[in-house]
Amino acid sequence: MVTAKVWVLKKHFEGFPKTSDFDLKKIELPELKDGELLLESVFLSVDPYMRPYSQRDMKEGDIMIGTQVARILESKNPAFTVGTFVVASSGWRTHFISDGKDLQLLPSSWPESLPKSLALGTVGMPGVTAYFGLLEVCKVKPGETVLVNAAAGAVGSVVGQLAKIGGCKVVGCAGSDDKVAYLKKIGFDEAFNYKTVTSLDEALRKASPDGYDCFFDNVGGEFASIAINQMKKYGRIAVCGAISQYNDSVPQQGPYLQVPMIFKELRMEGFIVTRWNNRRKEALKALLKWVVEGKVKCHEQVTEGFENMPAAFIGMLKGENLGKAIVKV
Ligand SMILES: NC(=O)C1=CN([C@@H]2O[C@H](COP(=O)(O)OP(=O)(O)OC[C@H]3O[C@@H](n4cnc5c(N)ncnc54)[C@H](OP(=O)(O)O)[C@@H]3O)[C@@H](O)[C@H]2O)C=CC1
Ligand SMILES: CCCCC/C=C\CC(=O)/C=C/C=C/C=C/[C@@H](O)CCCC(=O)O
Repeated sequence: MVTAKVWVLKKHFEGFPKTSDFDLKKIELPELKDGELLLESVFLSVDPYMRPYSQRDMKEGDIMIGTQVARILESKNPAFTVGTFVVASSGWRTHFISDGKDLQLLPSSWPESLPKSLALGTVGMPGVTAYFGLLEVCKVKPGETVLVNAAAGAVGSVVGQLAKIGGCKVVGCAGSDDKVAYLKKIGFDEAFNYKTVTSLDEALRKASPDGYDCFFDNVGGEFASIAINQMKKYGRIAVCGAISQYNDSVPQQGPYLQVPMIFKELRMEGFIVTRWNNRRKEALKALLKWVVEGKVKCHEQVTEGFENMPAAFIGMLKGENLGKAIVKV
């Protein structure tokens, strides 16, 4: 019998999650039935969506939702061999049983030398989010100017690099000077620390005096309200996330956006990456190629130890991560 360790949501979050909102439990896993697989998590992802989704989709006592790169330890399923690595959405667990239907094999062209943890970041859901958000929502064109916030994160850093590959000028903002230096290192044309500039409005105007064609919004809130006033005519806004609001006990009531939307004839569209699940392989193939070619740089914020998952999650929400936040079991 294998004992799995799991993190459960002990208490729904009030404001920022606290480590006391989680409980570490042990579960004895049953013997495999025909067609089943036993897997161990090798890397686990901590993502912002877990904050609002836990409120919407989870009950207290549920195992935290989430995804992992896992290794097959035992197989009674002829389609999967022991030792194979897969991406699963089994939540915050060290071990779990699957019938294989919910598992995604890594692309066959995955180089042995490439960290498999990237399947949770640049060559995984965040990277796919950047890919389709930019191509299908922003519909970015060469020569345009793209603005992205949370730019040093899992999604934002890919957005900026894909926009550069697409021949755009890219402006990014992040919450530390180290992150700003990283953005310039990976090719952003302009980058600033939104926490230290005296005026967001001035910083945005200085970075692109003519304004922005596309705004890839990961943050929402006040930043978005200011940025919208610097959009060019016919600009497009991809509403990817609103992390500035996820931890609000009382929802912020922002200013009204209708006047700039009308006068600038803007298009603003919210999206969830699962919209393009049928084209996921297309995005992963392109992202993997760009990473292997060195055109897309990756950075991971690795927290060691399953017991540190809550701390890694809270740290990411507080901006302590540069690049994709993951936990190495
Ligand atoms: N629509 C979709 O399908 C998807 C949406 N998303 C969304 O994209 C966004 C980025 O996700 P992801 O790349 O995984 O996360 P990141 O790796 O970017 O980590 C979150 C980052 O958000 C920034 N942040 C946190 N709080 C605030 C705040 N109050 N104001 C401004 N910035 C803040 C921090 O960076 P900093 O130092 O810059 O403050 C932090 O590092 C999130 O909003 C997420 O919900 C992600 C995946 C799919
Ligand atoms: C304050 C309201 C916030 C609404 C927007 C919330 C989140 C946006 C976002 O981050 C969406 C992310 C979607 C991620 C989808 C991931 C799937 O590929 C896997 C999901 C895993 C699971 O469901 O367990």
